[in-house]
Amino acid sequence: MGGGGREGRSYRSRTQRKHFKQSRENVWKRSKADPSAPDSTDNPSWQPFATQNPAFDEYYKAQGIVAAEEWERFVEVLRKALPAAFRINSSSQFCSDIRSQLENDFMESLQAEVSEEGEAGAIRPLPWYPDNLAWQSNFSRMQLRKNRTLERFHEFLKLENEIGNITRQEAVSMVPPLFLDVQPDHFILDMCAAPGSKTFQLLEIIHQSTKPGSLPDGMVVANDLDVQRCNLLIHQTKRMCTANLIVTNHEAQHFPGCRSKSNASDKEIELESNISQLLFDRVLCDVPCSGDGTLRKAPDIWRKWNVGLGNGLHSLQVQIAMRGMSLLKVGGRMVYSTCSMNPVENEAVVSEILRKCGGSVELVDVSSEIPQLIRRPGLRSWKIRDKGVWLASYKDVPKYRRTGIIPSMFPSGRSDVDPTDNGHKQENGTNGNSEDALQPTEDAMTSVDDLDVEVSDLPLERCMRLVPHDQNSGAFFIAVIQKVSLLPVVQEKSTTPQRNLVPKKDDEPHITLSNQIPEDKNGKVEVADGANEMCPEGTSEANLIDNEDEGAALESDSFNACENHDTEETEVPVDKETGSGRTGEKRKLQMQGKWKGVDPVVFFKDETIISSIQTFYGN
Ligand SMILES: C[S@@+](CC[C@H](N)C(=O)[O-])C[C@H]1O[C@@H](n2cnc3c(N)ncnc32)[C@H](O)[C@@H]1O
Repeated sequence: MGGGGREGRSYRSRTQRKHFKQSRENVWKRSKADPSAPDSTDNPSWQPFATQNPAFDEYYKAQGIVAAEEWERFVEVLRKALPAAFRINSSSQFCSDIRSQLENDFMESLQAEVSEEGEAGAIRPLPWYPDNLAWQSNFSRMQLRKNRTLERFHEFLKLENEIGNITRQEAVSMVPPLFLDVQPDHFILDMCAAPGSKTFQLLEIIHQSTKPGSLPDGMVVANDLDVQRCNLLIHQTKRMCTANLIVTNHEAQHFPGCRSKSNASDKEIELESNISQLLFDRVLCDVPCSGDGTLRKAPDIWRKWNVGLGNGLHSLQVQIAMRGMSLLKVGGRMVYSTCSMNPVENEAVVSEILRKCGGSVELVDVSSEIPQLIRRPGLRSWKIRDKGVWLASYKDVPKYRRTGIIPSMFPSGRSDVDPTDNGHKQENGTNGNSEDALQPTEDAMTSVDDLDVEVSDLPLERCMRLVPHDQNSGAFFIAVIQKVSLLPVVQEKSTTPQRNLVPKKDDEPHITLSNQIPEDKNGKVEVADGANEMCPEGTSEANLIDNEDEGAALESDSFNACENHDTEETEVPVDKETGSGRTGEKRKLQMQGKWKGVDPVVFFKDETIISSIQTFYGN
């Protein structure tokens, strides 16, 4: 047939391979000077991404997240485009058909068409994911989009993704839900859930063994602060056709206590007759982070990365994780995860949770779980960098920086400062706001090798860090924490907005979530300045959603309030009907902008609809 015969086919394959190889090299890094690069002529302002950042190198070399002899290999892989990965929906009725199409059709056909001699499979199942349900290709998302040889495979991915049979998701992002040990009857809180790839994974697990026509006993509450990202979350999860999901839009650190009118079960603490407080069997705490683990997917992070990103998020991460712990049932498991490699966002946060919770939580040793997954143990030692200075412990922090750099960032978590201490020697007697105060003195410019770094006495090696060159992936950090008893009780001083509270009768024992939150002696959870700067300058757009590819595409891991740069913001009066705001205040309405086509969240007003929902779910 056309072009037929063995010779014709092999010629075509060779040509395709050559074309493919060239475009493989081109898509990621094109030189402006290269006249053959299509974009350089079409768009003279086009610049290739810079894939290096001296501050990044200096910081991570000093932290020792990989051994010195591995450094070159580590950054070499970090500079390469991330191979596309996806998961088959384990609860889909077409799950086995899709898996066999991959195993029996695409594995061979793609190998023959585009792989170089001896090159590892064009697509292959991820060895650590159960039942061959997660796959990784040798192609980046860009290659999948642009390369005609891959068209049939790309169309397959797009279609199956759209109808919910597969989910396109970065491989390492699939890991945290696996360590949650979810059972179909579990109540799960996904605290920072958008755009929802892990929520979808959790829903799959609770639906997996449900018979057609029946609903699982479990439920997922998926929360996110950003309303636009909540829209994406809804768009993503509606592919699942589930009734066992509630999407909420709160600050996770202030996630309200949920009360239900039901017979209290072991999932709940009975408050009054018929009113119980819902606690969760599992909590996923995939917090906003600086996102440098997604560098391969979002190379613009190279340019934007700076040490302030991680330092500025530490406090918020602690607060979110602590709220998660307080909402977790005794005996329950919480996974804390980030797509950042930075110890201040990772080990330091986990350490602070362990310290604040005393003996009521345990860092679980999961080294024997998912043995095929290559991981590195968590660090027990790290240092903080601030304003160009390395700091080994809190006592080294100049007074003018003590609101931004806090004790919990250091391995010991101790403050150890003399209360009469007026500040560190490099303060130069100036006040912290002057420019001079920001210049480190020679004395303060201690070389990182001379630092007397603290070593944590917590078993932080039980945390895990996934690094790119171990299994050709992005980077991720994961810690599994078990709640073994109620958290230390402190004087009740609510840090949580209490809504729809049942009136407390004075003579009855009254348990609120807030009285389980360990607080400092002033009854406050510590907040470092900058923690609420949700979008520290240069925070990544790592999570730019690949709309072009997947409609309202769905794979994004790092926090990115900066995405809102692309959306229009209009000031509108508060909506009195929904009560979202106080009279006289103005509130910013995030317009759809580039999210056009993604279903907006709509508030029901029609009583008939509301009562039919109430009838379905019960009160
Ligand atoms: C790392 S992303 C979550 C990725 C998500 N778990 C997934 O797998 O698709 C972090 C999310 O946290 C949200 N976020 C940021 N600050 C938050 C807060 N204070 N409370 C709740 N969510 C927050 C961001 O909008 C972002 O969607």
